[in-house]
Parts: sequence; structure tokens; C-alpha cells
Amino acid sequence: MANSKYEYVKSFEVVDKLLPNTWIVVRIDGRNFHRFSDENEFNKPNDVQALNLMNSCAVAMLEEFTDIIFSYGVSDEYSFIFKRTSQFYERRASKILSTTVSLFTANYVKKWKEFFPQKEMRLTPSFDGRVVCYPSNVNLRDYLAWRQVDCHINNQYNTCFWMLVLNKDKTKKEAQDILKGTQTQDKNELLFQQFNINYSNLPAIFRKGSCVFKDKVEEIVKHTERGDPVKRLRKKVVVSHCDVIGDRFWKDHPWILDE
Ligand SMILES: Nc1nc2c(ncn2[C@@H]2O[C@H](COP(=O)(O)OP(=O)(O)OP(=O)(O)O)[C@@H](O)[C@H]2O)c(=O)[nH]1
Ligand SMILES: [Mg+2]
Ligand SMILES: [Mg+2]
Repeated sequence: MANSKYEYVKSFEVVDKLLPNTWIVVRIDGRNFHRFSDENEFNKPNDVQALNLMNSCAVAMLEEFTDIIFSYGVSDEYSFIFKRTSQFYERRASKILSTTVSLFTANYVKKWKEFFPQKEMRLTPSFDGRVVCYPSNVNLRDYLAWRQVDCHINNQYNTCFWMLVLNKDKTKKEAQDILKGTQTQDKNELLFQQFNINYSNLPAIFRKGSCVFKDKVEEIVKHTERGDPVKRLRKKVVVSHCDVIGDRFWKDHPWILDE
């Protein structure tokens, strides 16, 4: 049967091409993870295995979608940056967003047992997603700085909050009142005075979040007949908990934003 009678419906589809020559950022975030974390008894305020699971899913994303040049994750969220010149799905927003969210979610479920071998997963996880284009490297770096500052603020607050609740028998309301109006320095003092914790010594994965990107690493590709190793520089997806606010990281990894 000829389909021409019905084909006009296709013209209702809207064009959703993302601006050319801009960094495409897809940020996904766990839906109702407050409850998901409770039900699955994640450690408070940070569950290192839950974070490792998120990171492992991000690594899988960079391996599958080669246009992703960098990603940054904290808590139940991950931001994926597609290179400026990406022609992935002809830059169609809905395609890029939906495949990113679904591939990440599928990996999260698939890899759960690897990170929580003793825990049957409770509830079905899902993630929302949004896509934003940034025209300049400065905008992109400011975006990442915004997320990393957010990580710092939340982690410092949550660390104080849960120390007060779990170790000083404060109610959640009392802990909230104690922390109300406090500045960064006050929270550092509180942790040090009351719990002998030096905030800057806490694991970097909690304080800085996680960066997943392709780094140049030396790998032994073979051995000569005499048994000497032959090394090559290879690009490999790595996870690092570095500072992305200052210039250092970007000076050390110029290929990420130059690509
Ligand atoms: N215990 C624990 N909870 C976590 C951890 N990471 C994330 N969460 C929880 O996940 C929540 C994530 O915050 P949001 O994304 O703002 O809130 P949400 O509940 O996911 O709600 P929506 O994102 O709006 O659907 C946090 O408030 C925590 O309750 C963790 O490592 N340990
Ligand atoms: Mg969430
Ligand atoms: Mg969140």
C-alpha cells in the first residue's frame, strides 16, 4: 500500500538541532535519589561504592560515545561534554539526550551487582537529563567550576550535618539550626574542634567529585626479543578527582578543549 497519504504526519516533527560549533553538555541526574539512596542503604553522607558505580557508568559512556571528551560527576549527577565539532545524530537534541540517559541508566542497572554484590537493588533507578550548549571555552570551564563548587558546598554541609546527627545524637532539626548561617571556615572549624577532622584530608572523591576523560598514558605494547618493553603513548579513559576550577588541570591536558 502506498504510504503517501500518511506520510505528511512526519512534517509535524520539530527540528531540534543544537547550535553548531558549541560545546554540548548533557547533564543527567538521578530521579528521587533521596529515596533510592535510603532504600538501598547508601552510607551517609557519601557512599563510595555508589559513586564508583556512577563513575564506572561514565567510563562506559566515554568508551561507547567517542565524541564525549570529558565528564564530571558528583552525587547522583553526571555532566557529559561532547566535542564542539560533534556530528553525533546530526546534533539532534532529543536523540543525543535520550541515548545518553538510557545508556547511562542501562549501565547503572547492569553494573549494580559488580559494586554491590551483597545487595539486591531496591526500586528501579531512573535519570532525568537536559542538554545545554556553551559557545566558548570560558563558558564551559565556568559550567564545570559551577558544578565543582556545588560539590564542595554540599559535601561540606552534608559532612557536618551527618557527623552531628550520627555522632553527636543531634536531631536533623538541631543539626540544621547549628549549621544555619555558617560559612566555609566555620564548618571547617566545627569538623576540627568537635570531630578532629581536617576537611582537606577527606577523600578527594567526596570533596572534588569525579572527572572522567581520555588521558595520555604510557602502555607497554610488546617486548623486544631481548625482553625490553616497547612503550607507546595511548589515550585511555581515566577517572580522576582533580580540581577543574583552576588553570592547572587544563594546562596539563590541553588536548581536551583543543580537540
Ligand atoms: N546516603 C547517600 N545519599 C546520597 C548519595 N548521593 C546522593 N544521595 C542522595 O541523593 C540526593 C540527590 O539530590 P537531588 O538530585 O537534589 O534530589 P533527588 O532526591 O534525586 O530528587 P530529583 O533529582 O529532583 O528527582 C541527595 O539529596 C541524597 O539524599 C550518597 O552517596 N549517599
Ligand atoms: Mg536527583
Ligand atoms: Mg542531584
